[in-house]
Amino acid sequence: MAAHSIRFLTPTLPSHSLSPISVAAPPTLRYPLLRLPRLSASAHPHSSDLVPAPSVLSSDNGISGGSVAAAASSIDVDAVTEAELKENGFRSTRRTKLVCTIGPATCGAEQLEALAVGGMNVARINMCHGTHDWHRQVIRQVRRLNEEKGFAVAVMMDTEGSEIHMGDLGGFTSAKTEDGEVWTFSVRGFKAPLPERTVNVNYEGFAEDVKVGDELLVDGGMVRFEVIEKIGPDVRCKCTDPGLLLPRANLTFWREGSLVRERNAMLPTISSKDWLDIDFGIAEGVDFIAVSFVKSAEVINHLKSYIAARCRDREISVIAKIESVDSLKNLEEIVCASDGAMVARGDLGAQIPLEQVPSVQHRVVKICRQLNRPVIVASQLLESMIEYPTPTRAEVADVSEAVRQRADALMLSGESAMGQFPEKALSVLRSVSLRIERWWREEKRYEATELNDVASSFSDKISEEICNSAAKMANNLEVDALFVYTKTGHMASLLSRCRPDCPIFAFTTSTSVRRRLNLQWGLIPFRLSFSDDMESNLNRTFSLLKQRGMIRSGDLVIALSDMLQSIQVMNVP
Ligand SMILES: Nc1ncnc2c1ncn2[C@@H]1O[C@H](COP(=O)(O)OP(=O)(O)OP(=O)(O)O)[C@@H](O)[C@H]1O
Ligand SMILES: CC(=O)C(=O)O
Ligand SMILES: [K+]
Ligand SMILES: [Mg+2]
Repeated sequence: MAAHSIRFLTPTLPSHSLSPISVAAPPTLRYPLLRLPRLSASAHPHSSDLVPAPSVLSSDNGISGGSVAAAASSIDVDAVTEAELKENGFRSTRRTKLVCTIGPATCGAEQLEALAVGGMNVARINMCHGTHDWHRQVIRQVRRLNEEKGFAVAVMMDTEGSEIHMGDLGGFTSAKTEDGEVWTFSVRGFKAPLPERTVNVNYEGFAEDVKVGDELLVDGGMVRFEVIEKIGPDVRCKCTDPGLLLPRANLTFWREGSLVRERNAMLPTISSKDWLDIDFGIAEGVDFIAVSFVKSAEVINHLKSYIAARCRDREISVIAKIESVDSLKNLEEIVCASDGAMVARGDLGAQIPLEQVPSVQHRVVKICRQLNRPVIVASQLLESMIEYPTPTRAEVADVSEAVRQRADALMLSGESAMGQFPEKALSVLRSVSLRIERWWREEKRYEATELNDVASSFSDKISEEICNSAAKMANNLEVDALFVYTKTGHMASLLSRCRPDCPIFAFTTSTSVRRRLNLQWGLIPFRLSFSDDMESNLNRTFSLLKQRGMIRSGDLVIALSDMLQSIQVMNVP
């Protein structure tokens, strides 16, 4: 523990020193900092006597709540974080969250468990691929693992969106194209098997819209063709940049150096198929819905009210995917309307020149931090690991940069969905995150970012000021952890936004809030029932966490609560 000169005064926790400071009152109010006596375990062997409630391990991780009796006297935390905390202490916990796309390589129970053990915080399913049955199985497997093994993996559903894409290659998992080969892109409905060097296109107007001479980019430019001839529904194209075609890959076309966007501008962001997928996601209780090719804030608002009308007892966070020119035009508005954003660099790189992608990533990450929305950096982080067991140096540098920017989360796509080394790829994200976070913390290289005000009411403003101050105090006092008691998760996210040096234990009564907090930087979400009485909340928490070996007597903690808008500094008794 850090060298604080906190004198041992009394063996029991004086109740008056725990009384929270309520802030219903005037702006002149100050927040006296409470320094409580440090209580060593040897000096006070019966410190747990302070807490009557016994710990019962409950498995309240599913969609519905666990039994009320068990919930009242227990605390739930992700089993992986718990092990990490016990083994290495507070400082070593990973702050950057990890999202894994689940696909054929990882949809089995064993593989999902391996990812959860490896630190997956969120499992993503992409509605571009697979059937509802397939996705349902994955979601239920994740829930079952959470319940049975004590994980807290959240589920994110990613919509297909109505962009133009290829069909599914007549059952082949991929098709190789060579330089100069001529392929036919057709809107005809073929019966399998497809004719040689032919791919389907999902959009009927395709043959009319393209022109001879257009450049056709598959999967954001992984493979390129030039349109050489149009014959009715068939468009013949010559391969100019060879590579691998993957089923249902996205198609964009460029004319005289500019993206052809007229067509996409007319398509709805959320197609009728997407609405069916969204209904499916709501019914299966997903935690996040990521919306592809968002163009404006309206579509996000629309989806949010749609969800609100259908989910009364829990929330689903809506993540705006930033992957089109239109989304960049309305970036701030879109981020503001959403519960989070994703820098979807795959499609983004097909819509803007590649060399602009890094600065856009930087901008999106910064805006999200300012507006207090979690941000995910996605696509090709470890692309070579789809085929090889070690990443390239350049990939490690790319991951490091996203961690250094302090994005909330990093995402694996093909690496975990259909790559040969999903667990290895995840472990690279984990170790690079840990290393870079530690390096920057130790060298105090994080420049203090000026955070704008985000509060929309005076009460919010108080919460925000409390969090900003608490994070600063936490750094200056070198505390071991910030504790935040939050019903909605809002105050936890305000703390996360400050990116403090120590981890943030976020206690919330709801399993749904807890799972969604999993996406946010530095938060360790716990499910715990608590009251408005902070003294008893703290005593119970200390006791439960001590029993589980997750904190020790003498650890220095700053505790906040969003019910009372209070802030306290104390040593764990
Ligand atoms: N459910 C699935 N079934 C089969 N293959 C999948 C599935 N999910 C992903 N894949 C494979 O993994 C690859 C990468 O998946 P991912 O979802 O990241 O695609 P993406 O193109 O990056 O995302 P998006 O379609 O949202 O732009 C896909 O191209 C596909 O080949
Ligand atoms: C993730 C995604 O949709 C993209 O990178 O395009
Ligand atoms: K998608
Ligand atoms: Mg995309």
